[in-house]
Amino acid sequence: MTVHTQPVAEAPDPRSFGLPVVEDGSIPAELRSLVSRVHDLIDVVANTGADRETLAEAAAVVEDLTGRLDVDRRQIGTMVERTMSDGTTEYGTITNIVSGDTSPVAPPLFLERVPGGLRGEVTLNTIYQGPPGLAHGGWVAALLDQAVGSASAVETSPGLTAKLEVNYRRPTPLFTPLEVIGRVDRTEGRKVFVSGEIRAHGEVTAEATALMIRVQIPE
Ligand SMILES: CCCCCCCCCC(=O)SCCNC(=O)CCNC(=O)[C@H](O)C(C)(C)COP(=O)(O)OP(=O)(O)OC[C@H]1O[C@@H](n2cnc3c(N)ncnc32)[C@H](O)[C@@H]1OP(=O)(O)O
Repeated sequence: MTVHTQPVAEAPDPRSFGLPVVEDGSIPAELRSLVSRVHDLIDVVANTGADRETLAEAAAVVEDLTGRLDVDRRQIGTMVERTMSDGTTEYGTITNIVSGDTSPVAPPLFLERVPGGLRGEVTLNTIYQGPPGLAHGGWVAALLDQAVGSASAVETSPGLTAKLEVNYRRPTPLFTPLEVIGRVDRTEGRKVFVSGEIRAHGEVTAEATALMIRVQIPE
């Protein structure tokens, strides 16, 4: 059961922390397409059996592209503003490794508000492999950290993870749709007690409890 001991706060605007903010709708479709293609490229490169000539050619092409794209870099800490399907405004770092719009490494996990918390679906490829065919435990923790952190940010106000405990119940498989859930259980001043879980085929593979400490909003 979700218990709110404090009223839900209006999300603070990251601009008040001096951070640049980009609206998600203003991210060019071409950049989203590039991010998605590089995501697939990472998985392919990690598994390729191409011949040496093809590998050398690909390395040169990628080196050239890296040089062409390394212009006008975003400021570290750039945030993206998105509106969830229920109208809630959410902020996250644009390169967040779990859910960042412009991170080719992100699975990506996009969370939506559901009764009792946040929910998202994600399918992991070999980028996230730990044991054979299974998700790396650190990535399982990262998904859960994101889900409970976002739940805390949306249901109360943004904070940092002070403590995260993960219980790995079953192996979390690759190439399988995963349901990721985060919720706020209770708040005590700046302390937000949260929990979440990951399910594959409806069965819990990992669950977490965490303590988030809400950041102080500048006057
Ligand atoms: C924008 C939306 C983004 C949402 C998604 C984000 C998901 C990803 C989240 C992360 O990955 S965050 C990155 C990983 N976490 C960190 O790097 C945090 C590192 N730690 C810190 O910066 C500080 O320790 C922390 C901000 C968590 C707390 O420092 P403070 O100086 O603000 O807290 P303070 O010492 O005043 O303590 C406040 C209360 O919290 C309690 N507390 C603090 N740290 C604790 C801890 N580790 N364990 C238990 N209790 C703790 C502390 O006892 C106290 O309780 P009381 O009010 O009852 O006295």
